[in-house]
Parts: sequence; structure tokens; C-alpha cells
Amino acid sequence: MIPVAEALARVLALARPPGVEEVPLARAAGRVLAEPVTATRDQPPFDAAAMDGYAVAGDPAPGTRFRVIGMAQAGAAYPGRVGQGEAVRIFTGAPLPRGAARVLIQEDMTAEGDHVTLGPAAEAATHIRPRGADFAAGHRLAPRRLRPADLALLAAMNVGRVPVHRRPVVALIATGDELVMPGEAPGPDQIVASNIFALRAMAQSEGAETRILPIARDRAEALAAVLRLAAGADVIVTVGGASVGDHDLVGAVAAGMGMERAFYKIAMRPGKPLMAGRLGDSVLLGLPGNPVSAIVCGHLFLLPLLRAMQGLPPGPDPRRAVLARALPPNGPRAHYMRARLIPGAGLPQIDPYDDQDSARLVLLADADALLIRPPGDPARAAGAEMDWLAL
Ligand SMILES: Nc1nc2c(c(=O)[nH]1)N[C@H]1C(S)=C(S)[C@@H](COP(=O)(O)OP(=O)(O)OC[C@H]3O[C@@H](n4cnc5c(N)ncnc54)[C@H](O)[C@@H]3O)O[C@H]1N2
Ligand code: MOO
Repeated sequence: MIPVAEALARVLALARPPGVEEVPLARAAGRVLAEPVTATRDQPPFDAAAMDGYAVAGDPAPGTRFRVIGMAQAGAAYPGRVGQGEAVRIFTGAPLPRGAARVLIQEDMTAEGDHVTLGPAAEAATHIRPRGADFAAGHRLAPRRLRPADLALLAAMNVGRVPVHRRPVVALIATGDELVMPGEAPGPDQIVASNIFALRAMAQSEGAETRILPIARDRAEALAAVLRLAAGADVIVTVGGASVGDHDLVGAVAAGMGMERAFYKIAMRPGKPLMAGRLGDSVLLGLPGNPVSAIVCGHLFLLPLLRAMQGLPPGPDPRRAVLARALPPNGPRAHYMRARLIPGAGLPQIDPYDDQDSARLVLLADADALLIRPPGDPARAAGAEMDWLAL
């Protein structure tokens, strides 16, 4: 059994970036930018009016009267120059006419015919957005997962095609004679395959493309056939058949197909029988079958692997909370305890469930967090500060 941190390091060492592709901006949401992108223009590209009103020269005193000599609107500049005693009717977003130093907002002006007069309590602001005030040519957006505002920024930078990391392809394989797919009719000795649906959603949330393969029955040839179907995936995730029972075939079958094993068994609860290695061009993650074990291993190993493959910090990043109740000493394996968070003024409180059975999906679905107890963690009093991971 190796420690969790070492297992994670070995999993990450298996990661190979799946490469870079260019996608249209309209399809770049949630993708990870692969290299810095540089603006080739200033925004705004000219000094622009920030309000509707009148563009004038100088810094006129209250009561000044102007002759309106023309109009500027967004998309159509006033071609001439504005001089003393003159004003150009202007609208938000319009280029500021030459000679203008301020935009007087229309609420401060009284209009009569082709003249306007500045009222007594004019606003001091110039209401001008200088050229390049948002960004100048050369502004760089650094690699990151693209959020909606990033897409608007790239659009404003006039970047129509975006270099992004290719989505890792994840093949998910449930193993076991006892399993049927949701919606099928389970026999009397059967249950419904569940955890692969959580793993699939988790992988998709990290930008992966996922394929759920047929359930592999508990015979070596059947498992080998499904593993062959997974060829070409960047990551193959098997669930179940990882432990020491007579029907736990994943390690032996994958080894027979040439898997180079990185490790088998980790000092972690749940998740002890985790294995990882390289099978052909794929990283193979062999997760334990218990629903909670598989999903917790997904948070701790699959998601960091997918993030690393896309050039992101792998995480997971623990946060701090205070224990809502006392805990006895922990054993030799790190324990990732399902827990509820109770928000408070400072750090939240964290309250682990009494029942930490790795088959309890109801509790996992109810939980907010995994409370982390390191191997050999001593007894803890209520109020102790602890690390946790978000679910
Ligand atoms: N003698 C020992 N027995 C077990 C050990 C051990 O060290 N010595 N480890 C236990 C631990 S810890 C775990 S975790 C499980 C993991 O076993 P496997 O990975 O071999 O998983 P299975 O035996 O195939 O299944 C365990 C459990 O989970 C159910 N299952 C499997 N796949 C799914 C799925 N896709 N969806 C929902 N449920 C699934 C399966 O029916 C079993 O109930 O081994 C312990 N035993
Ligand atoms: O440690 Mo196993 O992965 O829970 O029940």
C-alpha cells in the first residue's frame, strides 16, 4: 500500500497531453486555452463617449451656451472638429469628435432649436473612455479554462478561432456479473450499475469526452474484449474487480494485455484496491467497485489526471473547516470521510456521518465534502481545524 500523495504523483506521471486543436470561438466554452492569445487591436479602438449627450471642447462653466454642429453615433463618427462654443450631439459608444474634451450628459443640458445650454449642476466626469482603456493591442489572455466572460474578451480581441487542449477521451467500463444498466430488469441476484454515471458526469465536468462501454462480465475473455473496445481512449476507467476475490480479474487481464502497472493498493479508505498503469496508448485506472470508493477515487485521481492532461493545476485543493464533533484516532489508511458542511461566520463547521460504509450512495449524495484524516491522525476534539475536499 502506497500513500495517497505518492499514488497521485504516479497517476499524474502517466498523463500524456492529448494535443491541441483550434475550435471556433462559439465552441470554446469550458475548453482549456492551450497557449496565450494576444489582442491585435485596442479596445475601444478610439476615444469613445461613455454617455449620451454633447461632446464639447475645453471645460465649460455652468450656463455656457453651444451651437449644435452635427451628430456622432456608435458606428458613425462626426467627420469634423468641434471648437469653442460648439457641441456635437453624441451617443454612447460613438467616437469622440476631434477637439472634444468632455461629454456633457443630456440630463444636464437644456435644448432650444439648434442650441444647448449647460445647466448649473453639471457632473465633473468627462464621460470619455480613452482608446485602449479596456485593453491595448498586445494584451494577452493566459491559458485557463474558458469562462463566459473570457469568450466575450476573446471576441473583443477579434480572436475567431481558439487554440484549446483536445478533450481527453475517457472510456468507462463497469465489471461484474451482478450488474445491469439502469432501466433494465435486474435478476434476483443482480443490482444496477451506478457509479459509472457519477464518474462520467465528473469527467465531463472536467472537459472530457466519455464513452460508456458494455458491462464486462466476470470472465477473462469478456473483460479483455471490452478492454479492446476501449483502445484509443486517453483514459480507461474500470470499476470493480479490483480486489482479491476469485472474480476480481482486472489486474490479471490488463497485465495479460501488456499493462505496465504503476501501483496496486493504496493506504486510503475508501479506495484501497486502486490500481493504475499504462495499457497501450491509454492510462488505465482500475477503481474499486463499491460505489462510494469508485466516486471518491474519481475525485482524488481521475479528475486531477484529466486536469493535468489539459495543462491545468491538478489539485485537488483542500480547504479548512472546524470539526463539529470529536473523532477517535484514525487507522493506518488516510480516511476520506463523507461529511456535511455547516456554514458559519468564519470557517465552516464539518460534520462527518457516523456511517462511512463505502456502499452508502444515499449518504454520498447528501454529503457536501470529504473530511481528510491522514494515516495515524490522533483523536480530535470538536473545534479542531481539518482539511476537506468539496464534492
Ligand atoms: N478479502 C478482502 N475482501 C475485500 C477487500 C480486501 O482487501 N480483502 N477489499 C474490500 C474493499 S476495500 C473494496 S472497495 C472492495 C472492492 O472490490 P472490487 O473492486 O473487487 O469490486 P467488486 O468486488 O467488483 O464490487 C464491490 C461491490 O461494489 C458493487 N459494484 C461493483 N461495480 C459496481 C457498479 N458499476 N455500480 C454499482 N455497484 C457496483 C459490487 O456489486 C459489490 O457489491 O472489495 C472489498 N473486499
Ligand atoms: O476501502 Mo474499499 O475502497 O472502501 O470499501
